[in-house]
Amino acid sequence: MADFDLAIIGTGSGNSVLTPDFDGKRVVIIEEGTFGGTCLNVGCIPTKMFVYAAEVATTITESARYGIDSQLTGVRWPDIRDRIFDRIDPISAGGKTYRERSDNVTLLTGHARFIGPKRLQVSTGEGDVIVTAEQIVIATGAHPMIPDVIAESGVPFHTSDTIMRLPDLPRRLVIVGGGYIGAEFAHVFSALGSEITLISRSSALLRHLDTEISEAFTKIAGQQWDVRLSVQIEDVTATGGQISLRLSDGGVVDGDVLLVATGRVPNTSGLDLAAAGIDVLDDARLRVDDYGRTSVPGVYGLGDVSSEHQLKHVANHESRIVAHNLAHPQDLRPFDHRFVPAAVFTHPQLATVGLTEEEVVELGLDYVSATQHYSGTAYGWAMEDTLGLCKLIADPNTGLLLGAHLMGYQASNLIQPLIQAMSFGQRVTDVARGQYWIHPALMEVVENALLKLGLS
Ligand SMILES: Cc1cc2nc3c(=O)[nH]c(=O)nc-3n(C[C@H](O)[C@H](O)[C@H](O)COP(=O)(O)OP(=O)(O)OC[C@H]3O[C@@H](n4cnc5c(N)ncnc54)[C@H](O)[C@@H]3O)c2cc1C
Ligand SMILES: NC(=O)c1ccc[n+]([C@@H]2O[C@H](COP(=O)([O-])OP(=O)(O)OC[C@H]3O[C@@H](n4cnc5c(N)ncnc54)[C@H](O)[C@@H]3O)[C@@H](O)[C@H]2O)c1
Repeated sequence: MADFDLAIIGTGSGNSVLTPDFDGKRVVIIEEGTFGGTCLNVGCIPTKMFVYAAEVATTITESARYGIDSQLTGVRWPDIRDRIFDRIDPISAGGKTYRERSDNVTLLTGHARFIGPKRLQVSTGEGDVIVTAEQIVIATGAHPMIPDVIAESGVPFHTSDTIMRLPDLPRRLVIVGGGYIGAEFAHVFSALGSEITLISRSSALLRHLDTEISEAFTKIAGQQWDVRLSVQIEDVTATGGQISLRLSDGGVVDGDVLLVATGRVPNTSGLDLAAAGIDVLDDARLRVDDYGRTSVPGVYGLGDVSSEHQLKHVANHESRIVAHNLAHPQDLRPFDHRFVPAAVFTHPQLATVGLTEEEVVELGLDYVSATQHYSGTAYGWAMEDTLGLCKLIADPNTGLLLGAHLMGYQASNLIQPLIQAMSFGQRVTDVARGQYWIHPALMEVVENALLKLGLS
């Protein structure tokens, strides 16, 4: 008999697998890092707490346009940082204590790797522990990818894992990477007073977004930060506390602190998955089917280690599905990845769901599209908004939305009724005219964009 009914590797979304279905089961959870994983400790939650502080600072610096003169007279970085981590660190510690005290759960601290299909070796501080389990969940997440030119330079650098705990606000921050993390930290640090240089090898920032949005955002970013596009890093050096990056276009960028945000690699390589016969995809993701099953029966995967979406709401969804499937192997449920939304909490905010216009064209679909600017609504006038927009793409034959793409204040909230419409198959006209829209709320941007599609 195996030592445990269930072994879970990783305490991020893996920790949420333990629904009441497992109350009577013998469970082991293995964690090599901080209890609670990325989102809680070094990801979504602390970053968005910093973003909120950045929004407050931006409100102050931009107040003059409303006839209110104000000045940002000081930013107490240590207080901002400590407000955040004094709140988060105890949540991680509390979650760990709760698991340690559970009657049916054993928590092992250390690195897990497979030594057989249902057999793990865990390297703990007190030596190796062998664990066998009937079912195993791999929820090991992902880690920052560091380009060789930086890794091999010997120059000190930060990733999102460490940058939020800096002792002081840097005067000049150089960010490598024009994706989610680069765009969010550029906003945070610049709003708080750092000079930002953002380096991207692409010709636009946040390239995965609809081109209209990506191009508009790239233009705005260039007005806020020193943005270097379409460049490779040739060389990185550090002298006397100053970091210099030589770029492929001949430019040189200097800064006090370097942040690397060039994507995250699934944590599969340290698991010795071959020893268990578990398949890995070419992009290093764990291969799972629609039910979260790996190539070995009884072994499941979820979240960043296996998902094509490195997003917490996706990891949470997958964790709920895997929890069900572990407990009900005769009644398997599939993941639902039809309409996965995402938001980038930069300035201005970005939010997206469904197909981009480029994807619709590539698929050869019939479509109509409409763009409503915030400035064309009453609330937009109140805000003196010049940047915000909501772009919708719909199928004129079915009347259904194909994609929604927003940029501007509260885009991450405004998009929700559109996600709902897509998820429940609601037609554009029904959503636009089958309900009241509160006047003059900012949500009228969405109502007007739906109407502008001109569908009946
Ligand atoms: C800076 C940042 C901001 C983000 N912001 C957002 C956001 O606003 N919204 C959003 O939706 N998503 C956001 N994300 C993404 C989100 O954090 C991840 O998608 C999510 O946390 C993944 O959860 P997970 O459970 O798959 O992995 P994780 O939470 O990373 O958990 C994996 C755990 O496994 C442990 N582990 C790994 N290998 C082993 C091993 N061999 N043995 C033992 N333990 C192991 C790790 O220590 C870790 O604790 C952000 C990510 C980052 C980095
Ligand atoms: N708000 C959110 O939901 C949120 C926030 C942060 C992170 N995340 C998740 O975390 C993931 C990782 O974020 P990220 O910003 O690190 O990755 P990303 O994939 O969003 O962006 C990576 C960027 O680095 C660039 N890049 C890659 N390799 C490079 C190299 N060798 N040299 C120079 N540039 C290079 C890419 O062109 C891209 O601009 C995201 O994809 C997202 O899924 C989500």
